[in-house]
Amino acid sequence: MSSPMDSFGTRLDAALNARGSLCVGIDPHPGLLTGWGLADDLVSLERFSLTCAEALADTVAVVKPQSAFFERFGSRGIAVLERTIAACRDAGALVLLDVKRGDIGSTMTAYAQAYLDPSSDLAVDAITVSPYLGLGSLQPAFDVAAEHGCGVFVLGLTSNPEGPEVQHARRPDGRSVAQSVIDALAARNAGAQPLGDFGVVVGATIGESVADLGALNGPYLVPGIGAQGGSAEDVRRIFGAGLAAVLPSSSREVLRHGPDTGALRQAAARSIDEFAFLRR
Ligand SMILES: O=C(O)c1cc(=O)[nH]c(=O)n1[C@@H]1O[C@H](COP(=O)(O)O)[C@@H](O)[C@H]1O
Repeated sequence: MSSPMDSFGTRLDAALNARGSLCVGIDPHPGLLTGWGLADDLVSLERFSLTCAEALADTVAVVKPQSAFFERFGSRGIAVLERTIAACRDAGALVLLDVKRGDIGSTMTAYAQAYLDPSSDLAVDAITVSPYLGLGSLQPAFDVAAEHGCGVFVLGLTSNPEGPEVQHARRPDGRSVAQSVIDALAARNAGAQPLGDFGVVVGATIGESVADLGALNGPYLVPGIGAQGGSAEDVRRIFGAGLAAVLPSSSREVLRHGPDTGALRQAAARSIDEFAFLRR
């Protein structure tokens, strides 16, 4: 068992061992609200999100609320996000907040405090960040995360078709931008046992990887499963069976089974089974 004082890498490794390799995104999409027979309003946002927390947070290793769908409703939406985070953490899931932040260092410090300092109402276990102001600009997030036993996932090879124009670009030293992100985080994770705190996002839809994924010693978050066309076979092909720190992430593919909590649980359980090969 891990303890709250452990590093994020240690806590994630323990959660993957105990619960299997799956992250479920809580994305209260207008289309999903409609599919659940709900209106596109604040009350429905809360019902949807707390139903997800109730159905999933005591069984899946990681839940990933998508901040944008809460921010859409302003401050009251953020309050729902805070309650959703609390419900998920109380039920034992690690919470990875998908906020994709990235800014100059001094501003990044404030973002890191908002999401990674335990005194914040929005405190979570990890966040997603964007490296396109330069990876070094994210240093405050790495520092605040390490101080509080949290993790940071940096965009590497994203699942959307527009990503390659930036992420495949070659630097003067010949490496792709994505490879330089992976290498910089591998250096920060070096020597960490069982796993470093700093992860990279690699979509299941990228086709052939243009980067060497082997040396990260940290977690890979792999969105794009299901609704965006990625599959367990893609994950196997991109990472090989040996990479134990791969965290497949699925939102609509699981959430479309709601609002029935039993059906949501079953959908998550099927995905966990499908990805069982990752931890063998
Ligand atoms: O960081 C992410 O989670 C992310 C990165 C990426 O490359 N692609 C991607 O789809 N995501 C997020 O993962 C979720 C995917 O949702 P589904 O396509 O419904 O599974 C959304 O919240 C996206 O914002």
